Amino acid sequence: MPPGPKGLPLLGNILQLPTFQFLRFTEWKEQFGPVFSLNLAGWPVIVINSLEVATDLLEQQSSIYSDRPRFIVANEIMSGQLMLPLAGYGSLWKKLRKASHEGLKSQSMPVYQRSQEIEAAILVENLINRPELWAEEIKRSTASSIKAVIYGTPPIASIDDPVVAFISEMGHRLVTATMPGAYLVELFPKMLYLPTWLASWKREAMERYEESTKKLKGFVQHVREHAENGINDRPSFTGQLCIAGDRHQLTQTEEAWLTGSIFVAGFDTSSSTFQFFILAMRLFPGVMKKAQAELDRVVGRQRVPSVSDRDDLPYIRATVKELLRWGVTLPIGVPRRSQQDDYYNGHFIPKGTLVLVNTWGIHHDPNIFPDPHEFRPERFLDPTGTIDVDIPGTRNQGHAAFGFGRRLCVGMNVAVQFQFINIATLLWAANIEPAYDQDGQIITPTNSPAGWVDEGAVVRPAPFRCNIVPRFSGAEAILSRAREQSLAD
Ligand code: HEM
Repeated sequence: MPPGPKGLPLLGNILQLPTFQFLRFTEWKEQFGPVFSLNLAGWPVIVINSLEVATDLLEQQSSIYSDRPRFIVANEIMSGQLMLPLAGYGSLWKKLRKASHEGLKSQSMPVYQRSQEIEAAILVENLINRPELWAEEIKRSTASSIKAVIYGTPPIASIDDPVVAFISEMGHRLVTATMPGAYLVELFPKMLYLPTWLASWKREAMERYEESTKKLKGFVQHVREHAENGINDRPSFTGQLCIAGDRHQLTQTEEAWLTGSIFVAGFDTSSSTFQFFILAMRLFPGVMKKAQAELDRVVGRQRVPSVSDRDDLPYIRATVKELLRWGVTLPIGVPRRSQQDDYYNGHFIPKGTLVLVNTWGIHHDPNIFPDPHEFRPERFLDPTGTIDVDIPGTRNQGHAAFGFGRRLCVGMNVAVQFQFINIATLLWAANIEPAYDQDGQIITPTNSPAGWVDEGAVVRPAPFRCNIVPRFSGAEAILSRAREQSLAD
């Protein structure tokens, strides 16, 4: 196998991995090169640290590297193999992926534009009114926006909205179940055949599946009934699934889980990324000023920005790219598992190897992104101010935040449009300014791991105090007029 750090007998490298594994991986990259191997108590692992290796394996050899680890409890029992990001690579995954792609591809984005614009206006009004609650407000707004994209529902008032509470709880339960050591059966798969009266963990996981299926089916049924009764919901992913009818050949259970999968996959990633944006603006106020100059030039101060301004706002688009590079919410992406023996550059990669991509390390490689800790949208612009993303291995994105190959994030268009309109609306209306402590000293947040929160799959910046103040008189009135007008429409 590729070279790697020496571990202990039996345990291998397990005890050498800290909470933020990507930091250790980045150190090891210096020692062992762009792909190294680990041994986690007998389980072979390779860690990819370069765009070139990621492209060679995950894109060029995608028939070998598109599977996920098994996750017996989270995938096979708790979600009946229907949670798209966890699902094994096979015909069921292909069917679900195809149906999700139809509703989330770039040509479908105009469907969600109005919802995302209204949600952005409400978000910014709330941030101005309650800046001390910015982290919570971003969670509420993201949940509201994703829920609207999926089910076409009106804006939600609180994160305690029952659908959101259920979906977040389900997501956290599944992520917790994928953590190493969460269930013994992951180490001893034969335990799966124990009868439920002997294995309470199995009974509980099966009950969770039944309960989740019932709830998710209820959400889809609600959309279908509205459509049949002529009630005009906002256009949505589920609405389109209902229109497609039998074309995707999905059962009602598969349809229900597909909508839940997309909600779970989109919520924490998008909210954490936008939280990183607030941090970036506090640390790099020069970027905020340049973005605002572009907004003043293109949009003016008489109307709020729209998704339709996209082509004329290259600096904002470059800011979205830089945010996805700098604020890596999934620092080691979502793991893969190799499906057959393979050789790479003279090294053996056995079937069943766990494959991790150190996305954080790639995004902070100074050979690709000079001064990688700086937040600098200009790195994605040529001297004329036009977007330039000539970075091989990034599929013209300029970064690898959405992964690689056949398992590339299927929601990336929704994610980018969401970040774009939120950034444009917030910087159009307001400045993100420092808050002061009791001694009158500026509170300066940090972008070091000491200031991040680890939530299992995603990483977020820890909340810090800042002020969010209108940039010109009339901004708030225009925002609320835009919101009311859109809601009335
Ligand atoms: C900034 C926000 C987001 C980031 C950084 C992100 C990142 C990722 C990554 C790294 C993967 C795994 C890719 C791989 O294995 O190579 C993934 C998968 C996925 N994402 Fe996203 N994502 C984001 C937002 C969204 C949104 C908004 C949605 C839905 C609307 C979504 C839906 C999904 C789904 C369903 C998968 C599983 C795809 C599969 O396994 O086939 N994501 N995402």
